[in-house]
Amino acid sequence: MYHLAKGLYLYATSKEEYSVLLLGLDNAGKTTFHSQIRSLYDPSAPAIKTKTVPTVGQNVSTITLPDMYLKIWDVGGQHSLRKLWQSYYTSCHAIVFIIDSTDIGDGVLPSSSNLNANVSGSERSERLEECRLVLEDVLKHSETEGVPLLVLANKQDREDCVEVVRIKEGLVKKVFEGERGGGIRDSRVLPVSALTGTGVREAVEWLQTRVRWNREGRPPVMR
Ligand SMILES: Nc1nc2c(ncn2[C@@H]2O[C@H](COP(=O)(O)OP(=O)(O)OP(=O)(O)O)[C@@H](O)[C@H]2O)c(=O)[nH]1
Ligand SMILES: [Mg+2]
Repeated sequence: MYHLAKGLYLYATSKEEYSVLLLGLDNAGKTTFHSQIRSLYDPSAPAIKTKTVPTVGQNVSTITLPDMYLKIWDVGGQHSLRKLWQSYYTSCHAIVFIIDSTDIGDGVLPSSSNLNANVSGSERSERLEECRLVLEDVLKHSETEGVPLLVLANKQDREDCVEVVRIKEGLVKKVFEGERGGGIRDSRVLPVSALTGTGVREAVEWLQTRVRWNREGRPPVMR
């Protein structure tokens, strides 16, 4: 009887917790996005900083939503740190891939048949190419298969940004065309400014619905 009562109590008081992994090249805005989420959903969180330092290791925080906890994992995007990302893949429920929309040239990759052609960096942005390779690498890991993917075209507050439609058509769609089983992955591309907060709530809301939809594939942790 005690165990039944305890079980019922735990069931009634516990909430689902989902982990969200923030990925993207160095300087993309992951830590700023993370801080912005905290300041929007946690009244006691410190104000968002305009100056950040490159992340070495990880920043983790849990935000409390009415129906779930979202645990946000912000990891370093510098080249030498990217090999650490894979250790987070099995336990994450969603991936947010953040792109600096001001650091990808014109944002348009050549057509898929020419993706691997030997085109020099001056003809297409090296950072755009780096972004493609890194995103492809994330998607090709079997541990990320089926995990909802949100791509954020960040820094949309800046005048020199590439607009989201261009990033969607010119980069993300082309990466997906080449991805194994890309068609069955739940994904979305959204414009945001992590700095000003524009689009950040919409991003969190998308994540909330998608981790729920995928709860059979990746069950939450009960807390
Ligand atoms: N204008 C503008 N600047 C931004 C935005 N998001 C981030 N930044 C700036 O971009 C720089 C890098 O931001 P971070 O959040 O540290 O980038 P990161 O992806 O965490 O970088 P790593 O930790 O090195 O992987 C900082 O100077 C931020 O203020 C944005 O939406 N708009
Ligand atoms: Mg960082």
